[in-house]
Amino acid sequence: MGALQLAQDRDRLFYWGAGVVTLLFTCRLLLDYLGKWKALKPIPGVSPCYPLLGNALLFERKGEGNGHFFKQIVHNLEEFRNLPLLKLWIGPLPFVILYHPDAVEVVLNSSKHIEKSFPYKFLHPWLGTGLLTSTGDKWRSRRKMITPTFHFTILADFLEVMNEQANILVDKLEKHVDKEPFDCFLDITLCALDIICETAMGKNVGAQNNRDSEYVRALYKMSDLIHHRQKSPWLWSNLMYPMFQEGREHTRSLKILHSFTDNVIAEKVCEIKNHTQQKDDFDDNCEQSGPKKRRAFLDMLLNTTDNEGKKLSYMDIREEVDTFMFEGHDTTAAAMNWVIYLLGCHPEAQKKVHRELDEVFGNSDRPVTMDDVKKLRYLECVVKEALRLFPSVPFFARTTSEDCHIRGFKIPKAMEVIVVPYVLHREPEIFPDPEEFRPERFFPENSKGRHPYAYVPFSAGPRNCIGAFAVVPTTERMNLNGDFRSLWLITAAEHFLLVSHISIVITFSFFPWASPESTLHPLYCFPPYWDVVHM
Ligand code: HEM
Repeated sequence: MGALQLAQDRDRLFYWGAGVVTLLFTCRLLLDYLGKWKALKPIPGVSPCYPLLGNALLFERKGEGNGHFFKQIVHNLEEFRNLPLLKLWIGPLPFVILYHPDAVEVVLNSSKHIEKSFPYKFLHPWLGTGLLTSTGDKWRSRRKMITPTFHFTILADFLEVMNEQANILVDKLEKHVDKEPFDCFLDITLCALDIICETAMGKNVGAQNNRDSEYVRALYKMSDLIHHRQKSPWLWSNLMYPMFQEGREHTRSLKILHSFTDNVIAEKVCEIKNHTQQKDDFDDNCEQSGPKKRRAFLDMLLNTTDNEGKKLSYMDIREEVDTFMFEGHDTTAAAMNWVIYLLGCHPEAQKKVHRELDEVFGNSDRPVTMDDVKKLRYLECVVKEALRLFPSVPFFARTTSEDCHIRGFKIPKAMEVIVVPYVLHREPEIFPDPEEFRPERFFPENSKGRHPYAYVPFSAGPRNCIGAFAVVPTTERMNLNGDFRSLWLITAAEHFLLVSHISIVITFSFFPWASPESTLHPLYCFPPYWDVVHM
């Protein structure tokens, strides 16, 4: 009897305890929510906005699909443009939206606000806390270690891969000459994938010839799942996610991706060991000769050390390889697709590109060199203008690490801030007739004196795209490193296409999706962005 009483008392105490903790926790969340509501009250917001639900209803209006908020921003650009910044509540979570150069500068230029925002945490299961998602000292040390691997001369070594893969793409495209219009999106994307696989991992996955490989499918599936999760608050809970079909697909794709990277790293380690052994034996006997071996980003990661001479651990390497596969692939694929789309829509710009290519290459179909790329100034402006109109990363986000002031409004610490280049790049005072495709905007004489944060396709400041970082000191071509791969590829692809006198096919009729009224091919890896651009 006494023991039973004791057990009942213990249970009662436990339930009381749990109740009190839950109550305290809820009160804390509520107070936190009310505090933010009050602190952000002066910032202009969007209607309708309800307590706790926030603007969530804007996202899921029947028949209008996801990404609705961004569509609203684009549709009502002028209405929002007059506002210095904008506040949006997704459920109980507030986001501050920035799209004016002065506002964007406060966040991007800061060495304090380097922490990535909450939605990036959905990348963690796949990318861990690699360069894109890490913060604080870990990010600083990694960035320092990895930056030299993006040195201009190292990038030049990758040119061979780009030429090879561009040749495969051109061979594929040539089969369509004088035939029915077709959607070239996937062909171009697979080419970008082959380039990044070989340059990042040193592995030829042959995606261009085998688009159905397990790895390629898992890669697209994963990007798709992450983008969808980021904009679906009901999928945010780690506990609930595996209960949804999507959550289970996520686990499956993750397994495929990680085991692929694991195998590649293991093979590479083995290869390096064998090579070192062979080299030792070889050096003992005679002088070294033979063709230069291509080095991949992974080779460099395996050798790089931090300030204290420490090497990266196995997990460190895996998260970086996965990060580069993710960041370096759909960004360049998007850029290339938009460049070709825009050239298709603007025959006069296409003619100029054609002329420039002829000047550099004449009738030769030799591989593209670094010197060639430097000479293609007009094409460079085309790429920049395409990235202005359709930035590959249409928005990115940070969490503020301390209170700051943006255009006269106080933004408290720990606030989620979203920068929207898609809207920023359409500021009419900086880019007159912003919807017009005008590569001339980027001629040196026309870009002089432009606000440095008015054009940020590669982000800006200390946390910009690591690709962009490498080229800035070596040329005056601001922000042009990240698109080098696409630029090379476009150069090669365009060159072969145009020199073979089939330029006419890269026109309006060549691409079924070149017409603004047509429906774009559904894309695996694109962010809600498509909803935005395709109104
Ligand atoms: C047209 C091509 C590209 C564009 C437009 C682009 C754009 C961007 C942007 C906007 C960011 C900032 C993202 C954020 O703050 O969330 C970024 C970061 C990054 N990009 Fe790129 N990128 C491109 C190509 C590449 C390539 C080819 C690679 C690697 C092979 C790469 C690797 C990275 C990495 C690692 C980061 C994170 C840097 C950090 O946080 O320190 N990007 N990129």
